[in-house]
Amino acid sequence: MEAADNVLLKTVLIHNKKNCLVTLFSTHICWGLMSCGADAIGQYLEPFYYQRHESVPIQEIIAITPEKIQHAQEKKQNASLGIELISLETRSFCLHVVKRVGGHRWRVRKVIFDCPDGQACGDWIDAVQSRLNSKEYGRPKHLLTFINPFGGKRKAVKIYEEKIEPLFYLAGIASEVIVTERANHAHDYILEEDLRHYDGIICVGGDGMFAELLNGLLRRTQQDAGIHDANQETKLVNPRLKLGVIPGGSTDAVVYTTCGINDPVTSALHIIIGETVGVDVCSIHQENQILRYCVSMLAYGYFGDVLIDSEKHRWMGPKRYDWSGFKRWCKKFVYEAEISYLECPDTRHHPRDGSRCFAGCEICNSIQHSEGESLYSDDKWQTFQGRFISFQSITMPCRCDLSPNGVSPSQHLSNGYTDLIIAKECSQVDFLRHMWRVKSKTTDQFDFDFVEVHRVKAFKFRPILEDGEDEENDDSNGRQRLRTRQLRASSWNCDGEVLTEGFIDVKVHHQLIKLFARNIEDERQLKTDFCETSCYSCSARR
Ligand SMILES: CCCCCCCCCCCCC/C=C/[C@@H](O)[C@H](COP(=O)(O)O)NC(=O)CCCCCCCCCCCCCCC
Ligand SMILES: Nc1ncnc2c1ncn2[C@@H]1O[C@H](COP(=O)(O)OP(=O)(O)O)[C@@H](O)[C@H]1O
Ligand SMILES: [Ca+2]
Repeated sequence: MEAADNVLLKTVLIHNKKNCLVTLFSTHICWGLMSCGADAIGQYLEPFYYQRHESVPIQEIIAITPEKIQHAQEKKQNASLGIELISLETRSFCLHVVKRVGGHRWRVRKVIFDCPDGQACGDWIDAVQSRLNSKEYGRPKHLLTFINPFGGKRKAVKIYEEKIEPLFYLAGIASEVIVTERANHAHDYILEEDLRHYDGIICVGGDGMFAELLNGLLRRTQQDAGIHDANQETKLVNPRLKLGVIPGGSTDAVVYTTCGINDPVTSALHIIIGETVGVDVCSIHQENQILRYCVSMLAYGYFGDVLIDSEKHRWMGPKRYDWSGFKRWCKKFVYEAEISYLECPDTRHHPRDGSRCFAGCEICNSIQHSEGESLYSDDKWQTFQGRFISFQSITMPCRCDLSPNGVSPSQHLSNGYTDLIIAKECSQVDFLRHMWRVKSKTTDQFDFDFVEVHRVKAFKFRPILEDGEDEENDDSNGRQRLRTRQLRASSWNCDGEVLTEGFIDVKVHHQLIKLFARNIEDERQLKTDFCETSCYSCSARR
C-alpha cells in the first residue's frame, strides 16, 4: 500500500504558536513546519515537505484530551467586556505521548495543538481515539491490580495512588484495586474469583508478589482446562490474561529485565500502551505433580540460603539481601548434587554467546521447539555430579540493581531455555570474584574454571546428602568401620519464594505467559531523525 493511502487526517494546526502540518497516519502521527505550501489555516499545497518534524507511533500515545485554552483573541474580547472567564468552546487538544528520558526511563510528554474551530478539534480527538481503541494495539481496558503494602520499602500503596492511578485514569483504564492483607491473598483470589471481565492482572510489588500472580493464573488456567496434575510431558495451556508488574519490591528482577529499569511510571506506561512480550516459564515437578512455576531465578545453595536468612531481616527492606549475602559468604558451605540436563541442541545458542534480548528479539522469534516430543525418550540427557557453592537456573536475564547486565546477560525472555550456572567448590575469594563480575558491567562472569554453564530445556536435580562410604576409619577394636558424613542440605529460592523440596524435575515452557512490557530497547538503535517508513514526508525525502 502506498504510504499516502494511510493518511487519515491532515490539517494545519497551531503548535508552539506556529502553523504546523499535522498528519494522522494509521500507524503514527506526524507534525512539523512546512517548507512550502500556504500558511493559511486549513490550506496546504501538494506536494509538501516538512522542514523539521516529529513523529510518534499510535502505540506510544497514552491519551488525547481536550484542552481548555483561552485564545488570545478571546482574551482581548473578554477583557474589553470586563468578563473574567466565560465557558469556552474547546478548540485545542493535548496529545500525551511516551517520552524517553534515557536509561530506559519513560515519561509522559504533553503536546498541545490549537485547531481552527471546535468541530476540527472534535474530529481530531475522535480520529485519534478511534485508533487508540483499535484491537490491533491490545491496550488493556480493565485491569485487576494487587498491591502488596509490605514489599520492598513499603511504599507500594503510595506509589499506586500518587503515580499510577492518575495515569490509568488518563488512559481510560478501569482498575479494580485490592490491597493484599496476607501472603497468598492474590494467589487465592485469582484461583477462585470470576476473572472474565479483565484484560490483565497486575501487581505493585516485587518478584515474590509477581510469583503469586504467575502461580495463581497458571494454576487457574490449567484447572479450567481440566489439567489437574501434570508431569513434564504435559502440554500446558497458555492463559488468556496478561500479567504486568509495577515495581514495589526489593529485587524487582522481572520488571527490571522486561522494562530495563525499576521505575513505577515507566512500568505503568509499558502496561498502558498494551504491548506484550512472551515469557518462558519453568514448571517445577515432583513425581506427577507441579509444585510451582518460576520465571526468573531458581537457585539452590548460596542463593537459597541467602533467601532463608534474609526473611529474618525483612525490616531492613531491600538491603536485607546484602546483609544476608555477606553473612552467608562468611560461612562457606558446599553442597553436592546429581544434575541431569537436556542441553539446547543448537550449539549457536549458549549462555556465553554474547547475544542480548532486545524488543522484537530475532533469536526469540526464530527458535523452533518441537513441543510434542517426549523429553524422556531423548537420549541426549547429560549428567553433572559434584560439589558446588551455588546452583542457579536462570530463565530470563535477571537484570536488577545488584546486576544491571543480568545474572545471565545472554539469556532470553522467550527462547524456551533456561541457563544452568554452577559455581563449583572453590575458595571464598574465588566465589566473590565471580559474584563481583555478576555485579559489574564489563567482564564475562562465567570465565572461571570453577564456573560451569549450560543452556537447557529441562533438568533434574537430586541433592546428595551423605558422603560416600569412608573406609579409612578403624574403630577401637581395629575393625574397619563404614562411615558416612552428613552433607548440608539447602532449599530453593524460586523467584524469591522458599521451596523446601530438594528433589525436583524442571521443564521450560516456551512463551507460556504474556507480560505487559515491550522488553528493553536497544537505545543505540532508536530512530530519532526519521519516523516510520510509512511517513509520507520522510519517505519522499529519502
Ligand atoms: C559483592 C557483590 C555481590 C553481587 C551479587 C550479585 C548477585 C545478584 C543476584 C541477583 C539475583 C536476581 C534474581 C532474582 C531474584 C528475585 O526473584 C528474588 C526475589 O526478589 P524480590 O525481593 O523482589 O521478591 N531476589 C533474590 O533472591 C535476591 C538475591 C540477592 C542476593 C544478594 C547477594 C549479595 C551478596 C553480597 C556478598 C557480599 C560479600 C562481601 C565480602 C566482602
Ligand atoms: N499483605 C501482605 N502481608 C504479608 N505478606 C504479603 C502480603 N501481600 C503479599 N505478601 C507476600 O510478601 C512477599 C514478598 O513480596 P514482594 O512484593 O515480592 O516484596 P519483596 O520484593 O520485598 O520481597 C511475597 O511472598 C508475598 O506473598
Ligand atoms: Ca529463556
